[in-house]
Amino acid sequence: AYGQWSLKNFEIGRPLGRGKFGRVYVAREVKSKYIVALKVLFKEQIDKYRIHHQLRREMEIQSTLKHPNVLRLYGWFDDDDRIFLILEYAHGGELYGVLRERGHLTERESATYIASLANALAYCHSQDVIHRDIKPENLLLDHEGRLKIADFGWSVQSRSKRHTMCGTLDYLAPELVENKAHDYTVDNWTLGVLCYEFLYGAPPFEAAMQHDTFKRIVKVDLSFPPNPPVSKEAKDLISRLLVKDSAKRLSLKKLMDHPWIIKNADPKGACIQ
Ligand SMILES: CC[C@@H](NC(=O)c1cc2[nH]nc(NC(=O)c3ccc(N4CCN(C)CC4)cc3)c2s1)c1ccccc1
Repeated sequence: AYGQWSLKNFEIGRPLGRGKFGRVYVAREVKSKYIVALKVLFKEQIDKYRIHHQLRREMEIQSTLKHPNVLRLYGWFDDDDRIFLILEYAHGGELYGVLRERGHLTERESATYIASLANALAYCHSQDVIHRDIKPENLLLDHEGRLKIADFGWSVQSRSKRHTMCGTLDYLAPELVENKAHDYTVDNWTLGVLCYEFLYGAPPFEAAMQHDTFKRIVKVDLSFPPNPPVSKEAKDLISRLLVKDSAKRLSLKKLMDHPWIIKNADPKGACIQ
């Protein structure tokens, strides 16, 4: 039947990344020659970690979301011991890699990525999807340098040493680390964390020990180092997002009208790398 995919429809290429629950390969659909990313998840891992419901929810969300800055899930199939997700291929690789390579991004690049993320999150929120686990590991670039949220909520240990498990606290809003009720404004907080990291090369509440990161987040212990020099408009935007009271965080709509975004974000969402 149409849309019934199987492994024989694909030629598998090099591995792109791997995680606790599986790995992802570049692949080509034989008939159309279309390049995709094929994510392979092992059923016995899914059983062992009891994540069937999470996987189903993520797949439902991912296949309904259609936005230029959200990586597409085209379909899926399975065999006896594996589940295969057919994903959009992002040719430019991981924003995380670019950030580590460059140390920090320019104000124009940072504003362009933050505007793209705000657009994607506003779209996700309009589809009642909140709390996308956005961190640099989950942000990819397409062939034109446009940002794509590649996000199944799995923690991945990939080739380049990433934020280890303990580092993952960095992006969580206070109400999440304090295990309080949270709503979609946790994503607004995370945008503030990412904006800071794009401009300074490290997240704002980073600390050697996880407990210290926890304390810095709940205290909103935010400071701006003298180097690299960052415009006061950028600091103003970050300060309006990293606000403890979630009701007082800058809305995504207001973010798009912030002077720093208006002045620096490339409306095409692409980026001169
Ligand atoms: C976000 C983590 C998640 N990843 C995905 O779902 C992923 C989905 C998806 N689509 N396209 C990708 N592209 C790449 O990963 C990629 C990486 C490096 C590349 N380059 C290297 C540098 N060179 C200069 C340019 C080419 C190009 C593409 C990935 S990763 C995951 C989750 C679980 C297990 C594995 C991976």
